[in-house]
Amino acid sequence: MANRTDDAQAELDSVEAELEMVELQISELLEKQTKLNSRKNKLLKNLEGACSSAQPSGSSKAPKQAPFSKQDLKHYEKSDFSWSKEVQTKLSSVFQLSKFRPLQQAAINLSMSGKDLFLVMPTGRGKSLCYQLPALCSKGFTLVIAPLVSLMEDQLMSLKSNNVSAVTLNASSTKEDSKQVLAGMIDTNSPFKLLYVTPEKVAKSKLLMSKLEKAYNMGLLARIAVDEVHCCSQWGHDFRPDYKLLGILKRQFPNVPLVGLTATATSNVLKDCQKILCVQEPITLTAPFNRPNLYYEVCFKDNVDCIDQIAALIRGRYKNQSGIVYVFSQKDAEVVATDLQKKDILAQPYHANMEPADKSLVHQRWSSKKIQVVVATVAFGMGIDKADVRFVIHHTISKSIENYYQESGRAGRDDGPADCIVFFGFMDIFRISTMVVMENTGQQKLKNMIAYCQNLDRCRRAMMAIHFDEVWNDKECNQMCDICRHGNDYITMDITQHARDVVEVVEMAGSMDEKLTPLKVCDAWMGKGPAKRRKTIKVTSLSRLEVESIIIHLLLHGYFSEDFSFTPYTTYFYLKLGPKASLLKNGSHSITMKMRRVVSPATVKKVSESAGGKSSAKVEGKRPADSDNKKSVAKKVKTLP
Ligand SMILES: Nc1ncnc2c1ncn2[C@H]1C[C@H](O)[C@@H](COP(=O)(O)OP(=O)(O)OP(=O)(O)O)O1
Ligand SMILES: [Mg+2]
Ligand SMILES: [Zn+2]
Repeated sequence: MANRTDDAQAELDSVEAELEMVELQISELLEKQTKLNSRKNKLLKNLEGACSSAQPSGSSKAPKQAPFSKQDLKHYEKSDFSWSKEVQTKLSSVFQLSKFRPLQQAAINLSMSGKDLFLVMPTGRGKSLCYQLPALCSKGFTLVIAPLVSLMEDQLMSLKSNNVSAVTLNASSTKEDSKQVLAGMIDTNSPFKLLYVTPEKVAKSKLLMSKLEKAYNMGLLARIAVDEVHCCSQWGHDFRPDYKLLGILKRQFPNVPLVGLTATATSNVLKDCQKILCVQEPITLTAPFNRPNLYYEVCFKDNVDCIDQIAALIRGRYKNQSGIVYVFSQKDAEVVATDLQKKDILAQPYHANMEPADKSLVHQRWSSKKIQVVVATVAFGMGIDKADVRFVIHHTISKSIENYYQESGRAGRDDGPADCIVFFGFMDIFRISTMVVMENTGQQKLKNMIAYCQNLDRCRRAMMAIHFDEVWNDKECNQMCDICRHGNDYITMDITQHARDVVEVVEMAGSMDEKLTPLKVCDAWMGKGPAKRRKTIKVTSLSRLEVESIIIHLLLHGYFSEDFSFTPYTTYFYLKLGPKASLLKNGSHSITMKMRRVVSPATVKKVSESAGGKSSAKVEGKRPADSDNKKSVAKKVKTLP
């Protein structure tokens, strides 16, 4: 009797375990179905509106607003408005430009007609002109809200070089400067045409609001431009709480046309911005996201010789060319800049914790080519506009694809070829993960960025297109990403048993009440942990790189998940079993992943020295090319087991 009960109990346990697994699989499939359905709907809607390269509002991307047809767009692309002659003259005489880029003319005409407008245009395509030119053709001044002081300075510098009178009010303005600016706002002779302020200034300075009120009543507040408008929404990246308070502008000055500008906003983010800014029925103009002259590449980061690789690129492929190296932290900015200086590279750091005067100096020295490289944190990001930036190297991955698109978008703004290279390092993932731990969708956004880097078979542009809800034909990449250029240099590997083994490592630690950081998991699995663990662990013979790739894959796909632990000084990242880990107990469950073929860094081919050119970025095995490397030998590819 007892035996029969035991048998029944055992069978019940096994059935329950199996049921649990089935439920997990169902929820996994349902999740996949929801994602696919949403993607399908987006693609269908995009296909409807994809007839023209520009997508006027009224397409699926626009927030609710007055219908704006292609006919309307055509109308606003004309040059027979009462202001057209002046606009055309100033385009060439002030900005020294011969013709408009796509959507600029329509945006300017819409803004001059007094319409509220959201302009979504790729990085570096000339959004600024769409409010700067109307500012010069209107009475009074245009108020520009910009999120970063560096961005304002960049714009002021370039406006000054064109003899356009523009001023700023920000935390580092002197009392005397502020007084002059505030007086100028209500001067009918309008001593300046553009006034740049931070959102904090609008939110906090009663003096500024009262002067704006006066200027409005005098008919001198011509237009409001909200640059990097996605900062309004906490669903966008780089959310800035003070942007949320900017609704006051449209409430107080309802008759002043507002233009919101961004390179990276999904339809939902735009809807949110519309609500926050209290704009009733904006027209949205959206240009395709693609920057055809940028070459995208991802390299494995080897912490030991990453600096050597970056230095070799800068001294070789990018000799005498301007660029940016993005780093994770202020400390990294200092350290990497010093390391590059030691290798005879004219590099200087830029980060938020520097004195404003020092920041300006670095910016100016870089703009005037006195230094070659700025080693920067994200403080040197949005909007920075130097025409001939030939490379943007990420020493550490960005925290999201939006951020990466923005930061890499500093390159090639003159339409010339430029390279955007990310060094993808295992440990960096967890540094960023703990940094974004408080952000709403921080982990998911980071995972999208990791997936972009881990990807081995899809055009990098396609991955961005999917992210920005655009329909994309991979052929349009024109071999301007490492995947399209070098083909499929990977093998597909069944990693089910490896996954079981490494999951067991984490499970075993858990049973000993021990938490493991990803680094410790790698070490333990490779037999480098404490002796008591080594005895029980099935030590792997995979290489470090393979071990790391598998752990990342398992984290991205829910077999592992993050387990944060907070101390007053720091946040720790531990690995714990994810919702899918139990699937591995099922004998029929299998996992495959694409794995790079490994090439030793010493075997990279010699590369030519021009950025972006077809021959320039030949990097075998996705390793960064070292054009200083005199020992270049024939490629030796080792295929993984
Ligand atoms: N019609 C044009 N013809 C040639 N160059 C142009 C034209 N309009 C703008 N530019 C140049 C000027 C700038 O150096 C460069 C980038 O313009 P900018 O307004 O700073 O880009 P953006 O604001 O769209 O990019 P971001 O999103 O990175 O801020 O393009
Ligand atoms: Mg800009
Ligand atoms: Zn591609």
